[in-house]
Amino acid sequence: MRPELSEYTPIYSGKVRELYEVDDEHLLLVASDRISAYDYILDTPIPDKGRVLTAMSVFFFDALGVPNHLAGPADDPRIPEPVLGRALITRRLDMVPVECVARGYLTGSGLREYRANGEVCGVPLPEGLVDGSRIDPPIFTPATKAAVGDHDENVSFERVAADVGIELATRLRELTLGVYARGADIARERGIILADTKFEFGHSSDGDLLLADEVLTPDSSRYWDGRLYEPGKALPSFDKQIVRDWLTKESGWSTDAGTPPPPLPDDVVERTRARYIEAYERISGLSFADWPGAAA
Ligand SMILES: N#Cc1c(N)ncnc1-c1cnn(CCN2CCOCC2)c1
Repeated sequence: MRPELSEYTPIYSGKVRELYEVDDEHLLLVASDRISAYDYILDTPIPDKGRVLTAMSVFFFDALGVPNHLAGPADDPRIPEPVLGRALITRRLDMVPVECVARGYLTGSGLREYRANGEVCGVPLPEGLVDGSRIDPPIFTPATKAAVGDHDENVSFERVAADVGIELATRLRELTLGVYARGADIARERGIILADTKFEFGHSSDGDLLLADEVLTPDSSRYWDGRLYEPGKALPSFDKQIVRDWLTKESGWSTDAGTPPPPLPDDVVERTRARYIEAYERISGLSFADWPGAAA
């Protein structure tokens, strides 16, 4: 008999995920079906998004072979039925207050910084780069965690070293770039580009530094279709472009409307659900039909 979710104490609620306390040493990390676009949480959920992204995290935690916070399998008996398949039991860590970002391609906030001063997080880049240019070798571009709803602030490695010490900052950079490289290789072998990603780390009660949060999901990363990649072209997000295009080209809404986006039509929801499942099955080589939990 699985416990009720109400037996666990909620300790954090983000835009699309929640965290509950299971006991002194363990947490329940729950991924919702909510989707964000243009800094809004949309009214319309994407069925099974939470289960797919949880499956991707578990695949990568297993594939990467990096010590991490997972403390049980996807069907752990401590996981309540309503969130089975989109929740994981994790070890409770002392989190390092740094968003550890790796970039292998220049876009988003990194591109804006580069265009302003030729560098990203204090890392100088060659002249002449454009949206989507490869950054080789990939760079560590950390950020400070923002309050819910705010944007993270890109900071330099030196600032991280000042905040957490040079030894831990160096270790965070090393782990971030190493895990990104491995994840990018796995994705590239399946025709998918991992442009950038964000990791979080924490210390266990034994003092070990562990990879935490979600890893290499479409919510923590930018994934592009390798077949469409061309530097200098605005690169469609593998998972969110269907939603973005409908919102800005068909719904009548616009990003400067000052109003929340409208609900999504069924076909946009279903095509987006299919894209998440396609990303998981292509990258993992596994069938989503085999993943625990009830299809939404
Ligand atoms: N993972 C993890 C974790 C852990 N294993 N131990 C202690 N605290 C955390 C934790 C607390 N907050 N965050 C920020 C990211 N959140 C993740 C959940 O969803 C909301 C955002 C991570």
